[in-house]
Parts: sequence; structure tokens; C-alpha cells
Amino acid sequence: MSSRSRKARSKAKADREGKTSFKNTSSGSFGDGILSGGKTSPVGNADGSEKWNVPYPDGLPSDRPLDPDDYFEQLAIWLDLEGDAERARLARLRQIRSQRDVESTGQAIVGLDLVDYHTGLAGRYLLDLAKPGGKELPMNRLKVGSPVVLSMDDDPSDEGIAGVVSRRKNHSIQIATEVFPDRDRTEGSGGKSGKRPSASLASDRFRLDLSPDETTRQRQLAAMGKAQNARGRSGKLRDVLLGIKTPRVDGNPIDTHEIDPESFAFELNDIEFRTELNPPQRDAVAFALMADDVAIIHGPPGTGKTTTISEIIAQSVLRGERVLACAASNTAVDNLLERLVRLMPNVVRVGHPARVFESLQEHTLDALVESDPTNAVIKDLRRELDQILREANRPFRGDPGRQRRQRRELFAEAGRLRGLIRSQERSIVRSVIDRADVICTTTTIDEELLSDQSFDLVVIDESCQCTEPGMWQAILRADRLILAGDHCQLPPTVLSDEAARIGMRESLMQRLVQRHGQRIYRRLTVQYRMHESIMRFSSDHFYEGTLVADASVRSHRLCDLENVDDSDFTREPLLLIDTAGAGYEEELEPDGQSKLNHGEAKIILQLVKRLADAGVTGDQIAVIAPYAAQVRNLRMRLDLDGIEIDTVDGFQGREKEVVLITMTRCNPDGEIGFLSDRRRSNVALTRAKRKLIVVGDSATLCGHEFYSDLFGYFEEAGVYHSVFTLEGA
Ligand SMILES: Nc1ncnc2c1ncn2[C@@H]1O[C@H](COP(=O)(O)OP(=O)(O)OP(=O)(O)O)[C@@H](O)[C@H]1O
Repeated sequence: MSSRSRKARSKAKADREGKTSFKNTSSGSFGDGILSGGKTSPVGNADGSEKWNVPYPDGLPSDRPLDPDDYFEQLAIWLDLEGDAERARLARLRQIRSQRDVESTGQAIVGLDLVDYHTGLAGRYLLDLAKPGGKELPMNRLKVGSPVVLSMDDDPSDEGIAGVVSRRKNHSIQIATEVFPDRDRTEGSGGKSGKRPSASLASDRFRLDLSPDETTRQRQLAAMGKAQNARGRSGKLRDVLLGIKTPRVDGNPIDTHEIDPESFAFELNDIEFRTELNPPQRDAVAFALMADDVAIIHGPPGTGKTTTISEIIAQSVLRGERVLACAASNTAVDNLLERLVRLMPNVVRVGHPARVFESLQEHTLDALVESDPTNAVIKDLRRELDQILREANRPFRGDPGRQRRQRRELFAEAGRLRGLIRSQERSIVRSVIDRADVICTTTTIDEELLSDQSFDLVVIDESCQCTEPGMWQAILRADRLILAGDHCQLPPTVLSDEAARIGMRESLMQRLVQRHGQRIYRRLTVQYRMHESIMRFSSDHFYEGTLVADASVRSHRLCDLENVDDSDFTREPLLLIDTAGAGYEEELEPDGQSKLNHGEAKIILQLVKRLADAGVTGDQIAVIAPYAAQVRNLRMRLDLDGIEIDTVDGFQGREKEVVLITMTRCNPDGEIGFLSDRRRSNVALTRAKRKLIVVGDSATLCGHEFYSDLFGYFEEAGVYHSVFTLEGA
């Protein structure tokens, strides 16, 4: 389809729908959708019923080449649907005005004071917000890097300004914005009439809402547009990933040529490994280094995927190459960074410094720019800017008209200074980035910072957590690509059910594995986390029984920990409590969609007490529930220092000595909702090192083969107990 017809369709849809718009007064409209970029969109009917013209309605196929136009059309449709879903969620959220209700969603914090502000890198405003009297903030999902809208709490019509969370503590939250949150800002930019001008921010209360990530979507769309039309190396790599061209290893197409064992042995012998690796890890490194286009490292839980890709990166740098190392989440990037800095000196972390582990701060771009000798001038300019801002926000006396004029002049001067700071910083940033061997960043790449930089190798860790539109910014900068991850664990979060239904949760890595089989990937098989019996079920059901527990963990038990008593309970690595027949019906959380189960929570409380009585400390225990409502329920009831209670999604990539899982679902219809995605359970079941306890209702779960097998596995191991015999467990 021609881009013109797509553009026309998109425009028509945008006009028809009259999208919700939350205004960002500095950088234009924030929230008016991706369609303004002239991108593709699905076709809809005027009566609101959508009839999607989706190129691949069953998701992207892996058994035939994908047409680039259709492929990018599909990705744009996903993004469009996801944008709609996020905007709808924000609109619903902002309708809720009761503090208790809105804060219980975890997506908003209300009644905030602006307690301090200053300027950060690129002249952004950094605003510190806190509850009056320094009260603790409610539990919330506003993480560092989350896009938010900051608005006046007492004014439901305030469209707010866009920001990004830049720091988060128990009692305060900091956001970075392009605009200062003065009530007057709306007046100078066509804002609403009748708004009361305020002389002092001290009297204002603010509200923060998690917002749609329009900036990210725009960046993804721009990258997709470039990739669609790319020639040269990027065009070739695109064709390889779309199945039009065959990937090559050691100069040969992988679908028709086996790797020559001699060349492989030669490659392997030639590597001076920087880390102690096991044989499958070493093979994976050699395989990745031989790939001419793309290679995949499949890392089941605890098998040292991050360790392995760090070695690949180190070897690549030793060969004189430059590497871009990314992952979808800040946490995954930091995990990788932590390993990389132990192996080599020139690694730069681009992104929010607040999210970076304390010990790694010195590697952030911000810190490196800050310590650059030429930075002194910028520091002076920043001081001047802070001074002007304080002046502008000082309560004025006298004529209100004059006040507003003066304030506007001061803000204009502040704007000029910010421009100057930015251009000075840009040249320092450029030189720091040019000197780096490895750049670490999330896959949402700041195009301004990385400008035209391309890399010999691009590595995407946790790549199954990345939606496909989210990968093209990184791919476009690659000569060769390594994807690492595990398609048997959780897929990326996709809010739109419609987008998920047409394939947005499926990953590029998974598709490549399906298309090329063993020839494109190496699986790591030795795991360093779980007792063998904790590992076995997952290994058999997801990894064809290939996992092996390393000797260091194979038979480790809770009772081997110094602080833990020796008893049957602490010696046995598995326990299942079947609640069938106990009448522990699931409930829907009041005012919510999420589920909880008081009966199962009671059992979890008893088991945690038993663990604590045996000497296990809170920080050695995690409780995992598939539903946020059950997590909230347990957090209110469980009071043990250091214990972590989270959803499966919140616990991916983590581990604990003991993990208790509350399956939560219990209903007469055998409804299990998103537990039917076995990948979610695979994550939950593979977090425990020494003891795994599952609490669930066989009557509800075992109508599904996977759970029937799971209960059977515990039964065979002799660790199955009915809730009625809990005492003997
Ligand atoms: N060859 C090895 N020898 C000894 N320990 C290892 C080896 N490889 C990895 N480990 C250890 O195993 C643990 C997991 O490693 P790593 O974090 O690299 O795994 P991962 O696969 O990225 O983890 P996740 O399952 O969380 O994704 C770490 O403690 C690491 O030190």
C-alpha cells in the first residue's frame, strides 16, 4: 500500500475519532496520537465498530517471508492500538477524583506539594514533589523513566504538563519536565479563561498521573519509517529479520550450510575468555562471534545469559569493535552494565542517572559530562538559571498585571539560558560518546544524544520483553545483531487486548527461532539458581528437559543456610498446598478488575510465619501472586521486615531463597484468566533457589493440562498436601 493512501486513512481516522489530547505546552501536542506523523492506521467504521485492515490478522507468520510494507504497517497498527488503549486508561484514571480510589490504582499520586526544584542536564526542570508533612507516598507504579502528567490537583480540567519520573524515594518523587508548572503557563498559550492566576506555588497542590508514552511511540515510528526505506547494511539486516534473506554464519547461509566444525573449533580456541564460562556458554560466545548478521542466545532462568553476553561484548571490543548494549528495561540495562564495567573501561550508560545503581553512577553519561573539565562554564550557567527561576516564583507584591509581565520576562530569560546550556552540553556529550567502546541504553534510544552513531555490534538483552516496534531504533544502528532472552518467560506488557490478539506480544526472537530452528540460536543449559527438583518441572515443560543444575546449587536446601533450623519443612525443596474443597473463592477487588483470594492469603500468612519461626529472614522470602489485588491484599496483611510481595511481572529476572506462589484463582467454572499463559507460571516457578511453595485450587486449575501436570509433579515428589492436612506438611 502506498504511503499516501495510508496517510489519508490515518488522517481520516484521526479526524473521525477526535483523539483525547493532553497538552504539553512546550513541545506541542502530547497525546494526539501517532497519526499526526502520517503513519498507518487501521480502518474503522463511522459507527465506531472497527473493521481492521490488518496485513497479518493472526500475528506475524514465521513460515514465510514478510513483505516490508505489510510488516511495518502491522507494527504501526499495533502502536496505534496501544496508544488508544493508553490514552483511554489515562482518561479513565483522571475521572477518578477520590484520593483513596485513584491512588489504589497505583497509577496516580494526588495532593502533592512542590517542595523543591532545580535544573538538570539539558536544562530540564527537576521538580521534587512530596505529600504534606512528609508523609510516605502510597504504593505506586510510577518508576524512574515513567512518563507522567503533572496537573493542578484542584482543577479537573487542567490538562497538565508532560514529565518523566527522574527519582523516586519513599517520601518524595522527582520529575523532569520541559515546562515549569506555573498556573499562568496556560494563559500565554491559549489556555482556558477564568483560571485563577496564582502568585505562589507554595499554595498549590499537584497530581501526578502515569501517562501514555507518546515520545517513545514517536521515536519508534520514526525508526520504523527509516527501516522500511533503508538501503545498504540496514536494509540487508531488515531483510534478514523479515525472512527475505537468509542469515549467514562464517560467510555461509545458515539454512543450507552447517557450521564447519573445524572453523568453529578454531574460533573457540582463538578466544581468550575473560570470564569463567561453562561449555554451553563458551559455545554460545563463539557462535555469536561467528554470526555475520544475527545470532540468538537463549537463556532459560538462571543460566548466565547476562554473563555470556557480557563476554561476547568484551570479545567484540577486544577485536576493536564498538558495541551498543541495550535492553527494554532500565533494570536489565543496569544488570548488564554492572558486568561490563568489571570487564572493560570505556563503557558509558546513557539514560536516567537516578535509575542507575549507586555503585555505577560514575559510568552514566551525566556523571561523565559533569566531570569533564570543560563543564565549569555550564555549572555557572545553571546557577544563574536556578537563580532566575527562584526570582520568578517569589511572591510578588503590587499590580497583578505587572507581576505576570515580570514573571513572563524572567521565564523568557530562563528559556534563553537553557538553550545556551544545551548547546554547550551537546558538544561535551558528543565527545564522551565518541570515546566510548560500549554504550548501554534502553531500547528507547535518545536519538539526539546518539545522533548518527552506528555500531559494529548491537546486543539486545531480555529481547523477548521488547515489542517489535521497540527494537528498530537499536537495529538501525547495527552492523551485526545479537538477541538474548527467553521466549518461554513473560512477553512484553501490552495494554491493548486487540493489539495483543494480532501478535504484539510475540517477539522477534521467537519468530526467528521458529523460522530457523537450532541454526540461529544457542541455548544455555547449566543453571545456577534452583535446587534440581525446583528446576525439573520447568526444564521438562519448556526446555525439552535440557536444563542441568550446576553442582553448586543442585542439592542446596533451606536448612543449609546458617540462620535456618533443620527440619522436614526446611529440608524439602518443594511443597504444594491444594485448597480444593475449602471454599476459598476468589473475589473481585472492590472498584477494580483484579482478583484476590482471602483464603489463600490466610494460608500464605501461616506458611510465612512457619518459615520465620524456622529462622528464615524476611529478605530471603518472596511471595508472588499473578494478580495485583492479591499482592495488595497480602502487603496489607503480611508484616515481616524485608519480605517481598509482588506480581509475576514485577519479579521476572529476580530470585529468592524461598518463594511462595498464591495462584489466587478459585471458581466453579475453572476460569483461570491470564494464568492460561504458561509463560507467566514458568517465571513464577523458577524464582526460588532452595524452596518453592505453591498454594492453589486443583478444582479450578487442573482442568488445564499444564496445571494438572504441575499438581501431578508435586504429587509424585510426595510433597502434595491438602489444605486440610496443612499442619503435617
Ligand atoms: N559459568 C558460570 N560459573 C559460575 N557461576 C555462573 C556462571 N555463569 C553464571 N553464573 C552465575 O549465575 C547467576 C546468574 O547469572 P546471570 O545473571 O548472568 O544469569 P541470567 O540468565 O542473566 O539471569 P536471569 O535468569 O535472571 O535472566 C549469577 O550469580 C552468575 O554469577
